[in-house]
Amino acid sequence: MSVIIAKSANKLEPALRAKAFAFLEKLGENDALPGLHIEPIVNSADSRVRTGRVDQGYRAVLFQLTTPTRTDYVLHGIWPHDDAIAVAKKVRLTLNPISGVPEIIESREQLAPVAPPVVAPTAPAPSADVKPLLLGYGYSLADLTDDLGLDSRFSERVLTAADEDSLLAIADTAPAEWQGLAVLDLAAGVSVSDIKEKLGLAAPAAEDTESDEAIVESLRKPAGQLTFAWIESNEELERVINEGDFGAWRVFLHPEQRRFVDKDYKGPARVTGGAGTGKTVVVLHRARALVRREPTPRVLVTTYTRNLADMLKRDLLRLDPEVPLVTTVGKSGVYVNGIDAFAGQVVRDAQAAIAKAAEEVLGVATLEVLERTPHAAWDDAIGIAGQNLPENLRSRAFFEDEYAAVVLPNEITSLTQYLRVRRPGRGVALDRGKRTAVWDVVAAYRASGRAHGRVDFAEVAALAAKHLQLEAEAGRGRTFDHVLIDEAQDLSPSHWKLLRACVEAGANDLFISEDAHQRIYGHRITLSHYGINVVGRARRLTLNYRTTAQNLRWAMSVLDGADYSDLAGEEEDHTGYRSARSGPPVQMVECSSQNAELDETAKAVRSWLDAGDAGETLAVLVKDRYQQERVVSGLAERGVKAQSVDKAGTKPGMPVVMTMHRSKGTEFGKVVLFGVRDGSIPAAMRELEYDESAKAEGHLRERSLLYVAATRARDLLLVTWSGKPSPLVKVSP
Ligand SMILES: Nc1ncnc2c1ncn2[C@@H]1O[C@H](COP(=O)(O)OP(=O)(O)OP(=O)(O)O)[C@@H](O)[C@H]1O
Repeated sequence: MSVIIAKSANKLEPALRAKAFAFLEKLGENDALPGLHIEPIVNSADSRVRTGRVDQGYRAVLFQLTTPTRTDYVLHGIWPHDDAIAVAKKVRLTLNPISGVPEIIESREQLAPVAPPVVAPTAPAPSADVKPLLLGYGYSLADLTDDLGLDSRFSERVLTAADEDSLLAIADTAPAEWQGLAVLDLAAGVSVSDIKEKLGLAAPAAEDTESDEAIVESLRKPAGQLTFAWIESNEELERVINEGDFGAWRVFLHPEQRRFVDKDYKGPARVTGGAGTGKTVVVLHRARALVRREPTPRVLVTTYTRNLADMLKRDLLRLDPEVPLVTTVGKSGVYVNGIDAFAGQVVRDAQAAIAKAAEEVLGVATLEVLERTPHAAWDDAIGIAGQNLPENLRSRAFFEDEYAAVVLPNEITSLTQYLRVRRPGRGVALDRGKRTAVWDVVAAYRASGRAHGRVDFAEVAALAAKHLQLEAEAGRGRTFDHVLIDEAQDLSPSHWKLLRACVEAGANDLFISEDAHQRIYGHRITLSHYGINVVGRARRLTLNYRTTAQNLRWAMSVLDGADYSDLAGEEEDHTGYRSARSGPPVQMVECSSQNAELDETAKAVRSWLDAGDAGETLAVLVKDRYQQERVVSGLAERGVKAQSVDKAGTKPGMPVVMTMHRSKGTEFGKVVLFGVRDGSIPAAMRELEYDESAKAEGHLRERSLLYVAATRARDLLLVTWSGKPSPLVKVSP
């Protein structure tokens, strides 16, 4: 006997949760157990309806599904006794005859009369010659009802919506979640056939639609699992009940997300999508699904920073506390680590064998690979050996980039090699003379590294990649069976070489999650240059689960007019993303001075705290560490105690102040973007002046940074600045 929980049932009062759990646990064992009182209702619209006794005052409303071999129950919800009886009389669990989606709907007679058209308060009244949105796109009622299977009264209302905001409000009243999502897709210009494909809609075999078997089957399909969760264990049941909507990502996946979870790919596969579309959720579900295969495989889950990796680890355990986590590279189970920490681990584990890799990558068979070179070492090397460099190349940023993008991935250890190497994608052209001058500095940098017994992070990644490649060539196998990468847009060439080397090329080898618009560290690179070919195995997620439509629109306007390309080298456009949630407009607050900006920020944060928001759900995001400290102390002076979050995680209790970089991968209820002024974002970036294309890329990263920061807000976004606003934001709509 299985219990299936409808999404509508996961919003239980905290006081009721323990009782609900006890009731459902028993029901899962045996529906005849005394005390459960599973009973049919006289004159109910659906003969499958049952009520069950949760406690003296509360009843569960369930649907009993009987197939030849078993009986299963769908929980619709729990209500006080009389309400539960009223609900039980009118609800029906049916299979939509056109879309094949299981739905719980109220029987026709009980439905409210057609509501008047909802028009957003800010929207201008539609003039007589402006057609409502979907009519304007050429859709008719029949397209919605007969082709997609949407409820007819709902469709009538949908066709009255004048603009996106009113459509969003109507979609929110959809009789079933999939219907609301389909309407949002229509409004975003997705065709009916594409919507069917995205949501996995397909008409059931005609004679079948009323049978319990057909409903059970539909509940197992991706479109069914969007709002119905098959509970596999009591632990899972407890989590679903206790976390309500917060835990929704763990059980109710969009069909577009679900298709990534269990699918077998012939080679590297990729999920792309804007901020908040659930890419990380997909990575976590897929990692869990892979590690549950027999025998337990070795799975690597990695991302750009250690902080992000810590969050992945935490959420993987939230998804499933039974997931076998390991801390040793190459052991069965899931190893979660930041990419540089992983590289460091490989290098440490290699012990004496690293000398061979070092000889090939650095030209010296050194074993001194455990200490890290400080960034300033490039400045020293330029000072010592850069006398022949043209002025524009006397730049640490140039050398860091050239070293990571050209020298290390090509395993260049001599001037002769460097004079010959191709440098595709590097903007700054170098003739023979310049290359020689550059190599003098690289050689000095390496000599200094050897003298101090240090290597830098880029070198560690290159060493680890080479070591694993040599091990594989020597027949000693690979360290992982499956590799999953989150925030992949930020990784460097050596990182990709490392990832390619740690898993055998083949089925389900690499799974890559990326959003080119969120590249805030790395450079544009093309995966195929590193032996990773994802052609035909990439798909985009488009529904934003995190942010309101208002915040999302604002965040996307930051990207307007900029060109991005993804890891497959394809142009990434930011159209077509949508949110199913509506909220207040983004607040733009111009201030006369930084003190006034601090006043406004303190005022806003205090009002949110006074309104009952938990401190840790509020964040002030700033450009740099200096400003971070300034804001923390400025808020404290104004009586608002905030926590400054850097390397360590966020603690419950106080509002958070962190840099926009650090905010990557996080989310908050309400967010202040502080100091969004001209000169700060985008920063002046003098260090990138060595080349126009480097500067353009740096500019793009600044845009992405603002986009990342803006998309951290679930419900409310407030943007402040003093002086001139950042040129990246539109101040008036
Ligand atoms: N199917 C789902 N049901 C409910 N909530 C979901 C679902 N998928 C994702 N979410 C929620 O949406 C938010 C964003 O998800 P996630 O972090 O996976 O997105 P992302 O695409 O990785 O975002 P970013 O690129 O900004 O880091 C999270 O709060 C997550 O719990």
